[in-house]
Amino acid sequence: MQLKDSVIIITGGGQGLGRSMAEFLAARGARLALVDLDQQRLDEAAAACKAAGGDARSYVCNVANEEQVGDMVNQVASDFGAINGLINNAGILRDGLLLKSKDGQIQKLSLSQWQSVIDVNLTGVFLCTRDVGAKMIELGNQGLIINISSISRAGNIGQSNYSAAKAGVAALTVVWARELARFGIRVAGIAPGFIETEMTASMKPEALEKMTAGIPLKRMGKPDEIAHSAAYLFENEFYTGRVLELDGGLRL
Ligand SMILES: NC(=O)C1=CN([C@@H]2O[C@H](COP(=O)(O)OP(=O)(O)OC[C@H]3O[C@@H](n4cnc5c(N)ncnc54)[C@H](O)[C@@H]3O)[C@@H](O)[C@H]2O)C=CC1
Ligand SMILES: CC(C)c1ccc(C(=O)O)c(O)c1O
Repeated sequence: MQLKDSVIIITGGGQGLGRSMAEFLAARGARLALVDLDQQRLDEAAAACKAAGGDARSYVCNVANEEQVGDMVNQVASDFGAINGLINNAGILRDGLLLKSKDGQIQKLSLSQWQSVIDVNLTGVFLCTRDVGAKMIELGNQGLIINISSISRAGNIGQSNYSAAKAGVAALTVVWARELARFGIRVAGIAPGFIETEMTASMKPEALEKMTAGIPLKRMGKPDEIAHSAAYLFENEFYTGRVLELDGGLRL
């Protein structure tokens, strides 16, 4: 699949890895539909994509809201006339131990802390894939859906909610690749390890050093390295149903 003129929806496209992937794909001539919660961030990201050489439009939409996702997909189809790809990238962290003991009292991970992450990182991926997939079939468009999982899918301490969602997303990549192949839609995953983002940039140098010491390559990944993998997945038409691990060799 060639990136030039392909219409690709990127959720969480307003900042971080989503924005990096958007700019990278825009530089290769893709037409981006950027989805996020905040209009101003989206506008800045869309302007950066245009400056990089691609077309881009922005859509305010909560991926965990069924009605908003349906409306967004209809609007993208009407604005661009086609949909060739989706990157399920929007995600949140609400870390916490399942149980902890403080001053003789047991504190439990709250249901809202659990549910908020499942809603965005798992249900959001389901809703976007279902509705984008349906629209692609309706329009007769073929293409690729990429799910952003995480190295945490293997089970990371303090991340019951996040690990469960990211493991779910990895499993769904296999399920949907098998189900959607008959429509000419491939489904792939990327499981990043620690990547240089604003969050890691704000960490204390000692904490950063400790974290990178455990990575065989002794450094974090760069957002462009994730974007490069996304471009590869679009272009390699034999890739489906697998999750690409991009973690510098780290195992949690
Ligand atoms: N940064 C890292 O080191 C790693 C990131 N990941 C995954 O990569 C993806 C992107 O992560 P980052 O760029 O670091 O995060 P980020 O927090 O910088 O960006 C996430 C974006 O998603 C948007 N978003 C959150 N909830 C949303 C919702 N309900 N509807 C629409 N948009 C929503 C946010 O507004 C934000 O713009 C996430 O799925 C994350 O789990 C995975 C492994 C490592
Ligand atoms: C624990 C993993 C590597 C991790 C770290 C940081 C973020 C983030 O800032 O969003 C993640 O999403 C992760 O999966």
